[in-house]
Amino acid sequence: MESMSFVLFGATGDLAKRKIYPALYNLYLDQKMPSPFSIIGVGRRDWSDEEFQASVRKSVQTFSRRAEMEEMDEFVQAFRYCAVDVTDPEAFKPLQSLVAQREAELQIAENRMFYLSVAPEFFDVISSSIKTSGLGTTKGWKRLIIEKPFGHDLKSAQQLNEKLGAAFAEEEIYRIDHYLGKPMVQNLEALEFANPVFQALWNNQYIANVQITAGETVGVEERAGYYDQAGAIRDMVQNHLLQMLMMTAMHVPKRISANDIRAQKRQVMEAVRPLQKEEVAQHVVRGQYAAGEISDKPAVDYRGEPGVRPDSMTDTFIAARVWIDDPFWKGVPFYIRTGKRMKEKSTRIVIEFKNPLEGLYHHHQDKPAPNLLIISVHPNEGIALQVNSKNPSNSGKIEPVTVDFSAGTAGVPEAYELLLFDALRGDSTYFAHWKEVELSWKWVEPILAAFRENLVPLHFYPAGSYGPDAAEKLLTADGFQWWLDQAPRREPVASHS
Ligand SMILES: NC(=O)C1=CN([C@@H]2O[C@H](COP(=O)(O)OP(=O)(O)OC[C@H]3O[C@@H](n4cnc5c(N)ncnc54)[C@H](OP(=O)(O)O)[C@@H]3O)[C@@H](O)[C@H]2O)C=CC1
Ligand SMILES: O=C1O[C@H](COP(=O)(O)O)[C@@H](O)[C@H](O)[C@H]1O
Repeated sequence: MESMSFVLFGATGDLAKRKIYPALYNLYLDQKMPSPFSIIGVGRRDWSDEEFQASVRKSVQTFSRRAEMEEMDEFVQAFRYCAVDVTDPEAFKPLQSLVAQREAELQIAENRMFYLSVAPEFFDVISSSIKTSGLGTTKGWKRLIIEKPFGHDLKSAQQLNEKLGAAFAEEEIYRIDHYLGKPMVQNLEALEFANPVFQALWNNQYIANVQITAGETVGVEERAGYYDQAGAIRDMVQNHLLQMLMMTAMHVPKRISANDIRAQKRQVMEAVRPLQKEEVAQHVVRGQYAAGEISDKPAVDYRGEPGVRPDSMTDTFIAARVWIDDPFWKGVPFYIRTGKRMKEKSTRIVIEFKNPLEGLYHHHQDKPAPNLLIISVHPNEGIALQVNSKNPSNSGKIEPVTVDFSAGTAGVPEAYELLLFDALRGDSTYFAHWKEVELSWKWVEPILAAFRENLVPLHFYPAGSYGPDAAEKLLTADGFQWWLDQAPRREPVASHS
């Protein structure tokens, strides 16, 4: 890997501590970092290099998935700190000098990675000062990694993109959607394209419906200021759920390359049927958590959370029926669902297959259950296939059994590790392309309008439940049901780890 400088804006912040430094350290242990490399942390506070290095060390000790600390002294040597108020373009001069000085000291090529782990209102001032200060004028390459949220609606996303575009080309921008860094989401591509058996079935002839769920047990926590303005629709649906939908529904690319895979994802999003705001209520369920219980402990209602408006209409739960108008998916509903304060923390994709021979067993009491392919994304990672089989110890009754391929989580890299490694080597496959982001906002816009104008009822659901009943009805109206983690199952008939 080419040598480079890594300039981290927001180096004193929460995300840097919890995710970025542990990810860099784990990459370092795996010898996946460039050599030599220089990391320059940027924040407002007046830290020395030693204070910064001590903070990096502490973050890794606290949050790294691996306990080995022998290489820590060497690792932190690469870190330097520069106090910069990013709203002051003049303040970028010392930063520019420090980056150049470290490049000269370490004989690093002028390859520069800029990571914006700061609040979104700083994205455009930073990118513009990177340009005007000369930091972005290099003899090597430059790249920009940017955190979410990418805009608050279509217009603000477009405006932001235009501003970033003045300093960075699209292929230089790496928009993080951490769901794209989850190993099982990345695995969808292999599951669909490296398995002819699934590839043959991956269409409307065999698939009855697809269900994508990202349920959380946590509430709004300390983020009411942001969340009460965003809601689940902006926080989870516009980005993570639609990204999982694109990854699940994409068609075979010509090649496995960033351009081809992203082109396929874009095609899916282009084919997603737009909603008119008047019809949103037929396809989208909006919910908010009421008081309830999570793991036998009482949980307050959303409106009672610190910082939330007492009459807030913000959605903490969304379920939606999505149609993809292309020949492969015509007639197959994709159901997406996300919520806070739900019964279980579980992100999964369930593919329910059709059963054209169901009638064969009409004389049996035990009507066969549908075949399900269950892709568990988080916290369990694995693939399970539910099939029907006669149970010899139960008078030959036909019962669903699950063939379980659980990956286990030991040793599995974290999303940030995978994404940072890809960005370091210039692979943008699992970063959101601007077109995907823009198309997602376009699909979400009428939903935002319908919520604003109160055209969609707000259903309250008890904390610790699976969401409002209306979300069940969305599927029962089509003759389906949500498949829970506790789908009917007997003991696994095969497993590997
Ligand atoms: N935390 C998380 O889990 C997640 C965060 N994100 C996104 O990541 C980004 C960062 O979030 P997070 O780390 O939580 O935020 P924090 O509030 O914890 O940190 C903000 C950082 O920005 C710096 N900063 C603020 N103002 C300025 C300024 N004027 N000039 C220079 N630096 C400044 C702060 O420096 P100082 O403290 O020295 O003033 C600090 O390093 C946000 O876009 C957020 O939406 C996305 C997903 C998850
Ligand atoms: O981006 C976000 O994601 C988290 C959920 O992420 P996960 O990896 O734990 O599934 C969510 O809690 C947060 O509100 C949202 O901003």
